[in-house]
Amino acid sequence: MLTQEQVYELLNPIEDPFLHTTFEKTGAIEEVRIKEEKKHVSVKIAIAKTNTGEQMQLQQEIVNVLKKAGANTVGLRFDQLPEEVIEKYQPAEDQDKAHSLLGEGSKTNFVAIASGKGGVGKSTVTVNLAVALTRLGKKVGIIDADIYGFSIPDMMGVEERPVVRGEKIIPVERFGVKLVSMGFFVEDNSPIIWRGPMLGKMLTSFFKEVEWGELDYLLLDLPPGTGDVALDVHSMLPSSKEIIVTTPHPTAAFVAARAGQMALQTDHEIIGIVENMAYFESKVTGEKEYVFGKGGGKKLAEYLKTKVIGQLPLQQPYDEDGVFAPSVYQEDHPNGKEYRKVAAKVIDTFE
Ligand SMILES: Nc1ncnc2c1ncn2[C@@H]1O[C@H](COP(=O)(O)OP(=O)(O)OP(=O)(O)O)[C@@H](O)[C@H]1O
Repeated sequence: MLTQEQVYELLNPIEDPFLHTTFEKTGAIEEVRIKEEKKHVSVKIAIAKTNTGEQMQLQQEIVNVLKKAGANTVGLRFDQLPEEVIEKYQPAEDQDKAHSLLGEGSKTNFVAIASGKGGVGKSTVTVNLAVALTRLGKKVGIIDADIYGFSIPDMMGVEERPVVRGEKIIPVERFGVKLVSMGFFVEDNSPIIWRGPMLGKMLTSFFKEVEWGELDYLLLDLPPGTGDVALDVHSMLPSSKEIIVTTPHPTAAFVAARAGQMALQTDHEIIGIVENMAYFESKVTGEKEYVFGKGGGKKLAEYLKTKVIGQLPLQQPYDEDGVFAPSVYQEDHPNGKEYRKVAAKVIDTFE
C-alpha cells in the first residue's frame, strides 16, 4: 500500500491550474492520511481558485494518479491557497494590465521609446527599429502615443485610416509593421486638449480595441519628457523595457537622463541608448564631423548604467537630386544596417 512519502512524490509534480506552478512549490498538499486496511487515501489540496471547472479536472487527475498507484478509494478536499502564495506565483501576464488587455496568453514584448525632449528623432528611431525587427522575422506593431506630435503615419507614408470591423480597429499595415496612431483619430491634424484620465483611456483602447493579432513586439512611441502618458505607460506596462533616444549634445543627454530616471524608478529595464544625429559624414572627405557635440550618449549610458546600442548620423533630408529622402531606410543603407544591429540587440534582451 502507498506510504505518505509516496503520495507526496506522486502529487508534488502536479501543477496548480491557475498558477502553472507545481504543488511542491506552492505547498499545495496540506494533509495526507492513509487507511491501510481499506486502501483509502485522503488528501487536502490548496489551489489558487476553488469551485471551478479546472478544479473538477484536477480532481479527476489526482484520483487517477492515486488509484493507479494502488489506492482503492480516494478522499479529496480542496482549500484556498494563501494570498501571498498566489501573488508570488501569479503568471506575469496576469500582473500586467496591458498583457491582459491584449488577450489571454499574449506573449508580446513591449518596448517603449522615450526621449527627454522633442525633435531628437524618437519617432524616426521607432519606425526604423520596427522595420528592422520585421526584417529579422518578427511580428511588430507600433502604438504612436506621442499625442503632441504624432508623426509616424507621415513618416511611414500612411494616408489611409484604419478600418473598424465590428468592435475592433484594424491597424494600418506598412513595411510589414502594424500601426495605430493618435493621428488617425484627429480631424485635420487639429490639436486636442488632453486631460489626464483621457490619456489613460486612450492607451487602454489602443490595447483592447485594436486587432493586433499575435505580435512578438509592440513598440510604443512615447511623448517626449516625463509627462502623464509616459507615467501611464510605466504603470500599465510593468514588463516593458525601454530605449532612450538622445542627440550627442551634453545638454540633450542631461534632459534625457530624467526620462531614464523615471524608467528606473518604475523598474523598467533600459535596453540601451540610441544616439541620433551623432555625427555628420562628409561626402567629400568621408570625415566625421561632430556638429552636435560628442559623447552625450556615452555619458548618459554611464549615468543610467546601460549601453549605447546605436549611433545614427545626421542625414541630409534631401538627396543630391533634391528628392526628399525617405524616413525608412533600406536594408542595405548604412543606417538600415545600424538599425538592424539595434534590432538584434533588442531581441537579445528578450530571448
Ligand atoms: N539622423 C537624422 N538626421 C537628420 N534629420 C533627422 C534625423 N533623425 C530625425 N530627423 C528629423 O528630425 C525631425 C524630428 O524627428 P522625429 O519626429 O523622429 O523626432 P521626435 O523626437 O519623435 O520628435 P517629436 O517628439 O517632436 O515628434 C524629423 O523631421 C526627422 O525627419
